Amino acid sequence: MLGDNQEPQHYYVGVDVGTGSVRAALVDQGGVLLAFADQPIKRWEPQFNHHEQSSEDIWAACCVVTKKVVQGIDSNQIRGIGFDATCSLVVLDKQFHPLPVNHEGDSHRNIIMWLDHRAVSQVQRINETKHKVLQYVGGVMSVEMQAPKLLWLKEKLRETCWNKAGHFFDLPDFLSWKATGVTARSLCSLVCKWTYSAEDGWDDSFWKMIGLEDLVADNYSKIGNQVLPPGASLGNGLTPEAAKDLGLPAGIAVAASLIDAHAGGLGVIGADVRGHSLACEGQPVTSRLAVICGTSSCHMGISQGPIFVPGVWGPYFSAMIPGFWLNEGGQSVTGGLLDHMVQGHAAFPELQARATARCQSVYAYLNSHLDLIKKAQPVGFLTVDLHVWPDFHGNRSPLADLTLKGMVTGLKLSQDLDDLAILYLATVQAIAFGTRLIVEAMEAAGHSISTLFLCGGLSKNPLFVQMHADITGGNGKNEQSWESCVSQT
Ligand SMILES: Nc1ncnc2c1ncn2[C@@H]1O[C@H](COP(=O)(O)OP(=O)(O)O)[C@@H](O)[C@H]1O
Ligand SMILES: O=C(CO)[C@H](O)[C@H](O)COP(=O)(O)O
Repeated sequence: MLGDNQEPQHYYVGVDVGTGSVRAALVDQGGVLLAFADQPIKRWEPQFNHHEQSSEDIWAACCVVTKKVVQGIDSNQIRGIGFDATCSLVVLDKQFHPLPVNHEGDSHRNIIMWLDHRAVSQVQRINETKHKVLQYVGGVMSVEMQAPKLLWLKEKLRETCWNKAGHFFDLPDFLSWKATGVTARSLCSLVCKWTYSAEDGWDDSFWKMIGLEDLVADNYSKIGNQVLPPGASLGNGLTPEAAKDLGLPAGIAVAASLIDAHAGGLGVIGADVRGHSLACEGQPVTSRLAVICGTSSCHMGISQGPIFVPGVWGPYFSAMIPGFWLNEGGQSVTGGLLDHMVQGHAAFPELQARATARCQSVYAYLNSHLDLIKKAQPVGFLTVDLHVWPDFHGNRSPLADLTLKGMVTGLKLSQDLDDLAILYLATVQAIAFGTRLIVEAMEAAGHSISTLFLCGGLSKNPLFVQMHADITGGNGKNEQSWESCVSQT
């Protein structure tokens, strides 16, 4: 097939593994989106704060969505595929078979998900070491990173998992291995979740100090001793076996992966905003903050030199944009919290029935309901008496305190649809205030941010975007210079 400029079309497949689903997109060489497909993935919570997935289930979902987006396309014109995924921990044995990460011994469940908080005691001990690598994760390691999870496996599942394990992968690196047979890791995952330094490599003293000296003795072969920049071409490309699974030609290029938030950040932070009369036009890219908002929100800001922001992950060199340092703020549950609040409310069945009758999402229905009940007031004023503290799953940034819990004040005895809508609004506002706290911490440390670029599932919600603009715009700054741009990924 020839395009308008008569050059042969080339196609590329991007696969995005989020918390709740896998998505694939087919794009041409100009970056135009031609096809999209998604597929839900399984999730287990065998006990409170233990969250597990299956690498086989996720790979199968990657295959389903990839086959869908390339349907009807001449496979000779497909040039490459790349993966991004949540930063969950995948465990395989020495023959690359799944190993159980649970007391039940269910090897199907071989992934400890990013939001799993089982390793609380382990992360406390890691933080007590005050090792210098902790300076590069905001001063405090999160229970959501990989070192505490590895220590938990060694301490709690030594016989059934730790001793048998041959490979611990971040999920994005598992997917690129599955596609190519190459065990090289992406600099993105190792720097952001595993304490690897882009400049100095692994720090043996850290792993020895926390009791995981066996990883060092093994020359890091289980967690990665070949590291490539995101986007680098892996080995000989797609293996025949993976090609068959995915419905693609063998040998096409496969890129070293990215964590999902970093792929989103890379996708939006350099957006060409010319012609939209936005104040950020002509401003440096370092004045932009990419906010990737799905189950969680991740706040990605870049700088020319390292900036140490207490309670905000990083600074990470070249982990998202080559040559730039990255700081990553975050809120562990945002979309997940909205779903929890709305679905757990007594008026949810009524909401669902009304939304279905109008062929709307529950969020679109709630937004229109808020417009109805606000009367002459701006919608934000509906919550003068009701307030939410959103740290139901701890605070990732800037307080970096996993022990924090959520809170609602101003509840009444009524539980009708108006109450649900107002609770939903208060939750959206609380999340937006959380973003504001992160921006303030980043600015206090030296960032200068004037524009938020939102993407991910929550950016489909105009109320969520508007509240972020209103609440971060009141940050003592010239309101004219604050704006939120939305890009759907
Ligand atoms: N149409 C929509 N309107 C408003 N919010 C939505 C919509 N679709 C999804 N969401 C929100 O987005 C979240 C999921 O975002 P997504 O980017 O798909 O997550 P993940 O990458 O973590 O799987 C959900 O928790 C939900 O709150
Ligand atoms: O820790 C993260 C990135 O560093 C993400 O929060 C995690 O990967 C989950 O992402 P999502 O909310 O898009 O599913």
